[in-house]
Amino acid sequence: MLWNLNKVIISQNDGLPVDWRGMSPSGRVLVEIGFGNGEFLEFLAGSNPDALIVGVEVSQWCAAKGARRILAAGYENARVMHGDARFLLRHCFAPESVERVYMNFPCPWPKTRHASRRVTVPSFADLMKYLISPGGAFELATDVDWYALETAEVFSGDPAFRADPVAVNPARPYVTKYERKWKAMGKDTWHLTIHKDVKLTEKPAGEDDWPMECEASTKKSVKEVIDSLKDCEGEGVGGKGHWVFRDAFLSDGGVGLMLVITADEEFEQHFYLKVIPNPRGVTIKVDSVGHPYRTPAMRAALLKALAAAEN
Ligand SMILES: C[S@@+](CC[C@H](N)C(=O)[O-])C[C@H]1O[C@@H](n2cnc3c(N)ncnc32)[C@H](O)[C@@H]1O
Repeated sequence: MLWNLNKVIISQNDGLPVDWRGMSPSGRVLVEIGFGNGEFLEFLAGSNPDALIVGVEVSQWCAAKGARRILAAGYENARVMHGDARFLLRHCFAPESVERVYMNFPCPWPKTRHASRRVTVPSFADLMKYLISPGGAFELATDVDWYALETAEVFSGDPAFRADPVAVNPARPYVTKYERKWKAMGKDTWHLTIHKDVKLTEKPAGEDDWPMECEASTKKSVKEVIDSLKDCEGEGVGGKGHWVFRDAFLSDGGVGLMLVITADEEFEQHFYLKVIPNPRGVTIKVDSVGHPYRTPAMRAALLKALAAAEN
């Protein structure tokens, strides 16, 4: 969900990804991941009046707080998105459209079972490669030395990136709430800038082109299709994520509705698949009311429904 402060601009896949450069006075776009109380976002908006600043925050409370802060400051060049940056940055941004991505004091997720949430995982470097324009950069500030070093190492494994040496306690144009608390305890902070100098040569493999509906030639009735799917579950495309079919309903008009729950890493979605009769069989469609993103688990659920109708 995206707010232009208190107004919803985007709430579904239609028109995605957005090219934010068209909304920026100069075409420059800056992104902050996990803006917390929004003060750095406000600083970016004030110090870059020619750029569009987009903040992505997974906590609804923080997203609302950040939006209120920007609104109170009167900045027109900032937008706030509520959701998981790992998905929103991939689905809601055009490739190579962001000049700089800032991440201040992310949780380092020290437990092994949470390792996939770290920015040190290769999929995060891939995401930055997709998002950042040639000549752009990713900036990380952290209170954990190994986190900065590990991030530098992972990005350095990809020739698209060049990492500056990790800096300890450098002078910064703005110090965030988290950083102030940390410094007040007399502790150090680590800062890393990763540059992306090259342009992507291939269109990034992604989910944008996946259709949200398909047609099956079948002699099965809608009821037979939905009955055969109830409680089925499986892996997402490429073994990524998981999906499960739950309740099924048949409307008076003969349209089947299946509740689908998907989990891509820890990103959960609930939405309906519609099974609609047509003269050749059935059309299976992702119902837009749930506004699901195209993810590997969503795609696999749709393909499973198609296969069930055809077999
Ligand atoms: C420790 S706080 C730091 C807040 C702020 N950047 C600062 O320096 O004061 C980390 C923030 O990242 C947000 N966050 C964590 N995971 C996220 C994700 N996957 N996408 C977007 N925001 C996330 C949290 O909700 C939280 O507000």
